Amino acid sequence: MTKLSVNINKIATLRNSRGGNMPDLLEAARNIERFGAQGITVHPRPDERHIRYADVRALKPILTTEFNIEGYPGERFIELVNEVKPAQVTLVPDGPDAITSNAGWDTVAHRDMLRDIVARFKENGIRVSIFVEADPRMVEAAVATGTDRVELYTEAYATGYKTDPERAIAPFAAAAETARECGLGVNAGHDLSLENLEYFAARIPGLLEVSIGHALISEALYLGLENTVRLYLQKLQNAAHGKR
Ligand SMILES: CC(=O)[C@@H](O)[C@H](O)COP(=O)(O)O
Ligand SMILES: NCC(=O)COP(=O)(O)O
Repeated sequence: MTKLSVNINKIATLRNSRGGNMPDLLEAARNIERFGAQGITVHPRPDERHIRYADVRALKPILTTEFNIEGYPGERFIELVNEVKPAQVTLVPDGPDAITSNAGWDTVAHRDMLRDIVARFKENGIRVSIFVEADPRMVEAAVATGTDRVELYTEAYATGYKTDPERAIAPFAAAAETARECGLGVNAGHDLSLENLEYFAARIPGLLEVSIGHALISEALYLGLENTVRLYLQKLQNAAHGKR
């Protein structure tokens, strides 16, 4: 079944807005695992405006599920990931001033650079995923980088789902099929929510992991964190059992 990795960036954003340690990021991560999530995702950015490099180091020894670190692979990020050795690193082509991730990699243009970087992570036993748009050409070209998985960038799906779900899912189903044919695992994330997750997961066979942060943490304000994590897990279970 598809694993739920909860992105805790937004918890760090709230903490940082006042200084101090409220809410406590480590306690939240432990609770999210206790509520049943199968992974924790963080996306440290160069300005450390939400997740700090120190948070990444502090999280590693306390986590019991899969730790996924996402980010642009600058030298400082590569060194951090290779020191912490998470289960997975997800490479994202964000510029340093990006408000949030807004594009997938051009795996054709950046093939050689990505291949070198992927090798540096794999030497350390870290699984690698590359963030790409739902474009079979970008998925196919990712194979030459040596990556294990691709993460499909789902913002376009989330936007399109509101008006025409069938049309919105089509390119993602095609990209996932290409990945399967190429022997790449498939993750997905960005703007997935309680509203759109089940439809997505039910139609992307072999979907290994979704990483979800913004909507999940926002919904937790209304529904509570435990209840919200469990509701997401239920959506994934429904999708696996073909309930739509
Ligand atoms: C790659 C991706 O889609 C997420 O990591 C997203 O960028 C979360 O980052 P923010 O929490 O900074 O929006
Ligand atoms: N990889 C996507 C992620 O970690 C969370 O994205 P979002 O749910 O905050 O949009």
